[in-house]
Amino acid sequence: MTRPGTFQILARDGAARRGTLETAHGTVQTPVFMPVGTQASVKSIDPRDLDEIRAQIVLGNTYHLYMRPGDELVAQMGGLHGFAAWDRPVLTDSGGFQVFSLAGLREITENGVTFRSHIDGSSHIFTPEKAIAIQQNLGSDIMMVLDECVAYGTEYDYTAKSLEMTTRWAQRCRDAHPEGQNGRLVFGIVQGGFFEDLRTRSAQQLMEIPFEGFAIGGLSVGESPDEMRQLLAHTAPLLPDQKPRYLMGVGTPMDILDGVALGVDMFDCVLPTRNARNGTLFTSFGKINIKQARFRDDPEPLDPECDCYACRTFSRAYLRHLYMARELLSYRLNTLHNLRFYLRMMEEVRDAIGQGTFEQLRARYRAAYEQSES
Ligand SMILES: CCNc1nc2cc3[nH]c(NC)nc3cc2c(=O)[nH]1
Ligand SMILES: [Zn+2]
Repeated sequence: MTRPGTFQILARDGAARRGTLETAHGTVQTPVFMPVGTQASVKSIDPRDLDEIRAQIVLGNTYHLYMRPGDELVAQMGGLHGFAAWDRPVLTDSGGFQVFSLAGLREITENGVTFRSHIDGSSHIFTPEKAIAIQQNLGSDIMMVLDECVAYGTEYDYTAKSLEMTTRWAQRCRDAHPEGQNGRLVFGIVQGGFFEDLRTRSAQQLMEIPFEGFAIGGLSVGESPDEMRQLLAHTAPLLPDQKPRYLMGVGTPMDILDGVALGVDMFDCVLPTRNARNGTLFTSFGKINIKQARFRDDPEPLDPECDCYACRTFSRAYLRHLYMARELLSYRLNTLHNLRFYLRMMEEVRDAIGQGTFEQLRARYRAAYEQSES
């Protein structure tokens, strides 16, 4: 087996790269989209479904699993792989972002972030060392450092101080899990808010530390699509060409294609799974909502170009009925479809980069998605 952490670039098309990332649980073809499985499950679908839609790697949330059922229990049950019967790669976040967005009463000190559980109000602290120890217990293949994701609009001085602390925390995370230890990888996270000079400073400091990959954090936090793209265009090229680049929490189909065009290799987003549960479905002809009356007696498959179980087996009329009746099967079929849409798009992306036709692919999706971006 090729050493975990090895990242090979197989083809380029402009700044877009097609590659492979080796992990302790197998090879990941990039660019890749990672379905989010917050509480050790990708909501409403099981590992067989994930196999069928050809998911390569899933994301777990450290904060949630630490809170419930507890990382020690997950470790006892064989880590996420044994517990959730998923035998392919897992990436876990460090809990930082969730603490800032979910937990109450938190305080940030040099040592780490203290907070109260959103479940029972008990108080906890995530230090960089603790964040890594939890991810080790979860059996994560790719661990994320503990960082501070500053809120959109945070002013310059605070952002500058925060990124320095994030760098110190990143070093402590690497020290807690040295390079190559049991085949698991650690990624740094670039911060610096929406200030290009601070992004440069954060990237330069983090690249001094031997991470196997680098994430761009602090985006998709309420900024406009243009602000995100501008910041991304500045930051992505700063990162090491020979290491994977991961854009956290992104995004819509167009955000992902624009990220690939700027040299990003890895993406995660709750959009396909969350939208599935409110009836918003991604198709090759744009976004639709299945509850619309026009689908009431529509015998056609949701998306004729989609190869998923829902599109092969049922009509739009049936999918609409399930949704209107709040049948649990609606969640499952809509989720299968939306994730398959994202994963199939990434398969097309990888092929297009290999053939030098990525820009044509991006234009095709833009034609279907520009106007439906409501
Ligand atoms: C690993 C935890 N750290 C960490 N997670 C994140 C998750 C995000 N999710 C989104 N939009 C949905 N932006 C994010 C930024 C960060 C970020 O800057 N840091
Ligand atoms: Zn489908």
